[in-house]
Amino acid sequence: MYNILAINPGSTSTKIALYEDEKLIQEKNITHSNEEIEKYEKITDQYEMRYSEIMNFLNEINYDVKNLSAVVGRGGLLPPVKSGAYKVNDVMVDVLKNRPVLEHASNLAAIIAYEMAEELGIPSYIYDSVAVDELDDIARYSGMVDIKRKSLSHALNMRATAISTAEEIGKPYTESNIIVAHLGGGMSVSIHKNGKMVDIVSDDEGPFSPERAGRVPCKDLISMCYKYDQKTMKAKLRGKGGLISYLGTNDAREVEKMIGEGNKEAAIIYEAMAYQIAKGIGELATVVKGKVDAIAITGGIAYSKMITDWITERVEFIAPVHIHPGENELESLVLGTIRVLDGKEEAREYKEEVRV
Ligand SMILES: Nc1ncnc2c1ncn2[C@@H]1O[C@H](COP(=O)(O)OP(=O)(O)OP(=O)(O)O)[C@@H](O)[C@H]1O
Ligand SMILES: CCCC(=O)O
Repeated sequence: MYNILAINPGSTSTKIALYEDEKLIQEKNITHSNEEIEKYEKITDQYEMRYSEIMNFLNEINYDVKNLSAVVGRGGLLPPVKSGAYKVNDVMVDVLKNRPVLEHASNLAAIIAYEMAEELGIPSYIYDSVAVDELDDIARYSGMVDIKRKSLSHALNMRATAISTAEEIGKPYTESNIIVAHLGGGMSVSIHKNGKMVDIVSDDEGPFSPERAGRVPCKDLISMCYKYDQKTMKAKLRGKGGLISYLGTNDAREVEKMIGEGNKEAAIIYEAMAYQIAKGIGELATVVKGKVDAIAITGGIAYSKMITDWITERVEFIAPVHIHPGENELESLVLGTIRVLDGKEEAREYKEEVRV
């Protein structure tokens, strides 16, 4: 039997779970307030706080860490990596601490997992990192020679959802074309073509989300950069964009409450979010020339019937829509780790590629 600890640090939360093989033993979602997070200048400055939260969780449940077989964390913003598992090593930790592609809470997962695992003499892994890059070469062009498109997305939940959707339609993942929309605080939409995530529409290229602006008219954005400093501009795009900027909340349930109370502005803005998500799905259908086997909608907002109905009516002409509410990121991390420990899947050795 394997005892696995899974760690998923998010911008406003640290999610932790303890599994015995596939069975969830305990889990905790610790929420960090804005005031708490704002005290830290860099993500790595949060290390002690996040580490002790995890140790407190294990103490609270009287868990003897010596029983652990492995620790797995959500992979952070490394330069492009392949899908699946990587062993955490010194090189990966050094990149995440000193030169991550972007500052992101998930960068702490591998750092914490490695520290804990090294002390215990057990392995640590990351699985389906946000930096998974399986883009087709044709998808890498932005339209400006200075800027190359990057693959940064909610890969962990999207790949797990694509694999389970393939099972639902009775086709192997490696022989299906599936579009997955992850609808959380941030959003990513991806096309999985014969088992590879060959293109994405996410973050600043995709729909607006509860707290991100998504794709915005860039000439206006350039003008704004002369009015505000970099920190303010970044926050307008990520953290204070989307539903927050229009309606002052990043909680979709709050928005639905406003709509229920007759707020017409909230209704059109909320529907506009669904409209943009549907446009992202339509855009990705062209990647496989319309030959889409299924569309899956996942993430916290997939619990919303209002949103999934609006999206479905716009995209069901493309392919049947499957709703997978919530995200099972901790479970996906654990299942991947079990496949590695069972020898069914190999964990890659992380090496830093020197880029010129
Ligand atoms: N039952 C529900 N109906 C509507 N919206 C919901 C429901 N449950 C959760 N949400 C919304 O889902 C969003 C959060 O989704 P989720 O938990 O997947 O995101 P996250 O993990 O915080 O961020 P990310 O997915 O970017 O990592 C919030 O806006 C929340 O209000
Ligand atoms: C950075 C990749 C995942 C996300 O958009 O939050």
